[in-house]
Amino acid sequence: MSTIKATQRLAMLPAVDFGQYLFGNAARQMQASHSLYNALRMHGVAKLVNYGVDESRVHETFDQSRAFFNLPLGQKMKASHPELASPHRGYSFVGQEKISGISGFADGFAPHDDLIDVKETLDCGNPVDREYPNRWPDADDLPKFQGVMENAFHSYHGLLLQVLQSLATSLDLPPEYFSGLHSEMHHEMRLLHYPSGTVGDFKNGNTRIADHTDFGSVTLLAQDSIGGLEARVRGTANPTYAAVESHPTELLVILGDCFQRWTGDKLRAVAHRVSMPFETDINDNTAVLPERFSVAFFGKPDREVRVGNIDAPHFKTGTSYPDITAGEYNNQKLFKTY
Ligand SMILES: O=C(O)CCC(=O)C(=O)O
Ligand SMILES: [Fe+2]
Repeated sequence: MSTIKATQRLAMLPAVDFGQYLFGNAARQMQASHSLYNALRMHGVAKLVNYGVDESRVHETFDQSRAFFNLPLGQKMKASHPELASPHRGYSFVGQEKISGISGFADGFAPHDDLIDVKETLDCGNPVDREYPNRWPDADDLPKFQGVMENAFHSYHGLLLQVLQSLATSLDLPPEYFSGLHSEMHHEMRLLHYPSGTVGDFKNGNTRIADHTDFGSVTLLAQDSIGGLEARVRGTANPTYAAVESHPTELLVILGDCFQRWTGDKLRAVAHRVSMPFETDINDNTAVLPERFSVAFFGKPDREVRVGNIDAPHFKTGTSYPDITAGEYNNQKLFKTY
């Protein structure tokens, strides 16, 4: 199988100044909402700047992530992922999760579940979830880690609610319509590390993360400056990918399956994957891919929330989605990956 990489950069992805929504007057809020909605409707992904989370907090999260993944495997395994995948908690080693199991899930394509994602991850959930407690590295190894991640979780939750309110307004729904469905904080925050490798390592068809759509409502994603994130371009017959570039202090908003289901395809989930940085020379098998880090906050509706089409005429003109619960939908997909 040949090496895969994006053939273009995602054009027209302007940065949305979300400070205008968070702190501006009604007119500015409307303008920011409009820009966010348009980008998401067009691409399924948008880019935010000034989104109200301190840059120092973002850097701290990346620093702690780097420190964690730099630990010897034995120390990382002290936080090892439990056998059950739902919900995700703790450390998963390279090859443990296979997103290839759900590639093409919605299109009915046969999954390539012989392929692995060349990544390792650490997942955490709501810091006060007693049913599924988080798994942290030893405080002797990384004393600040838990505090930094819990803070980040709360910051991203607060921002998620604002993004959801902005989208509800754009869809002519009451502002709290979506945020009210996320009160139990069933989100998952994931630190990702893609180890360094060469172009040759990917010639068997493995990727850093295989093509997929996210299962939840909205994912907030920060990536370092290495590159490699790619989104499926809309409206092309053969799957075509475009590089999605951002700085660590910019935040990507990625639409997940629940929005597509709720809105009957008005706002569609975007298929994406992580391959090689755009500039990589794929003909040179010895070319080195630097290691890459990212932080994903997967916004998830409360487990009992229904994720069929919203009961209003303008959400029923597209595909009709069965009215199952968010928890059931999540598990259907998740169990194919672990
Ligand atoms: O690492 C990234 O930039 C994307 C990760 C991703 O798509 C995911 O974990 O669902
Ligand atoms: Fe994703």
